[in-house]
Amino acid sequence: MEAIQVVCAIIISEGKLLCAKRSESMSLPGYWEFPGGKIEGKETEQEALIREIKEELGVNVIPTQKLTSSHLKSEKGKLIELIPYVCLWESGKLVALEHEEVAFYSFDQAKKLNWAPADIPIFDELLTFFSKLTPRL
Ligand SMILES: Nc1nc2c([nH]c(=O)n2[C@H]2C[C@H](O)[C@@H](COP(=O)(O)OP(=O)(O)OP(=O)(O)O)O2)c(=O)[nH]1
Repeated sequence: MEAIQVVCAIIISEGKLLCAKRSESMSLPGYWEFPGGKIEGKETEQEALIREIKEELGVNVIPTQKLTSSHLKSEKGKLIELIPYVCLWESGKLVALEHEEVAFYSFDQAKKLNWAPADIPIFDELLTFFSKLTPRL
């Protein structure tokens, strides 16, 4: 079975990570995730991510480094590949247009959130990478 491809954005500002809580009208309500969505038609991964982040957060981003994809089975039993990209913030003001809540959290705060299962390996990879970048004084 071919997996449905979902792209998601890792956005970091001043050492804090952008976290989004899925709303009651979405699948997986109440779980925290990296914002994004399904690739449509002939879009590239980057084009889909730019479109989704504009739709969901009102922000223009530039996808840069791709991280390791995570795989899951959706509630309807479909296979999903969740593809993360570290993104730069190009322009726009953050508004939660679809999520219940969108906020920047420190990695310590973000660790305590109830992440969607597929996001946990992505969060862990990010944490390992980020801790190497942060000097321990
Ligand atoms: N966007 C996103 N989806 C995730 C994450 N983690 C996770 O399990 N998912 C799942 C939830 C959904 O089953 C699927 C993505 O659906 P979505 O509802 O965000 O995508 P979309 O906006 O294109 O959806 P739609 O228009 O078809 O309803 O992937 C994540 O971090 N970001």
